[in-house]
Amino acid sequence: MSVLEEILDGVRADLAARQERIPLGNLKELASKQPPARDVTPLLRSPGVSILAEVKRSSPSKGSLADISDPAALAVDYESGGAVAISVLTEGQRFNGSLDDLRAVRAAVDVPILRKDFIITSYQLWEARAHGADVALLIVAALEQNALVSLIERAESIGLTTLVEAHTADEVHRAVDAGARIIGINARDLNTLEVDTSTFHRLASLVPDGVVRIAESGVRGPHDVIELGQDGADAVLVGESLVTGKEPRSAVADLVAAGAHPALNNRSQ
Ligand SMILES: O=P(O)(O)OC[C@@H](O)[C@@H](O)c1c[nH]c2ccccc12
Repeated sequence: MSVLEEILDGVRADLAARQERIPLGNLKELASKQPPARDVTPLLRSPGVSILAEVKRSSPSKGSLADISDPAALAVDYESGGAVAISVLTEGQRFNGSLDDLRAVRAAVDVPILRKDFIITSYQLWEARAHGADVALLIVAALEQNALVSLIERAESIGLTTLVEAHTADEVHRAVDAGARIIGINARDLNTLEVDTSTFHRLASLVPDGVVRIAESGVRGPHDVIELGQDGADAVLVGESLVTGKEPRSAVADLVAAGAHPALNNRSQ
């Protein structure tokens, strides 16, 4: 069984337990009490390379990365460092995240928040909105094409923006065919967990103009941000190097400064 399939087994088990406990109607009710979702798209389209910073405790490849006892405080640091949005991993078994983390971060920051999880049903989209997320991740490799299309439509009807993640040329084509407006190219293969930093360079040109391109995973510092920007990234999503590195606020600020580098100014937006 691939790592992705193993992760999805755990996700399904946790999801079934939550669905037993919390009826969909309760989530809809909670969602209706949230302020409207924030629109991340214009922020991602702004000049230069924007930084999405991730609250990430653990990963399946490395195990525990950081003991994040206060995810809200970390998110505030990210926001004050200039992150355009915050990604919160909510998967429990392999990433040690939770919807409580999402709720805590929502209460602490004003920027848009991405629910980073393995979303396979619309119930999870309602959970995302009920806990204050503005954006939901949809992973092409985890979904049949019909499911991908219907989850994009459902997310939009709930007011969520979707970030559709691809790792291969075929997955980029599927994302485009499904109508994705924001495509994340993940350098990590979720079947093997290996990171190939040439992935964005190879696949970015398959994303049509007008669709936002986000480079995900394996970004270690400012130099990578500039390189990915030169390859056409509108934004980068960074987790591990921020939670394991130096002080997060200034680490984000350094990435933000790189994203505003003059070498990236003549890129078409
Ligand atoms: O920690 P990194 O290498 O900076 O990567 C962040 C993010 O891209 C990664 O956490 C991620 C990308 N796609 C995912 C899908 C599910 C879980 C996690 C992810």
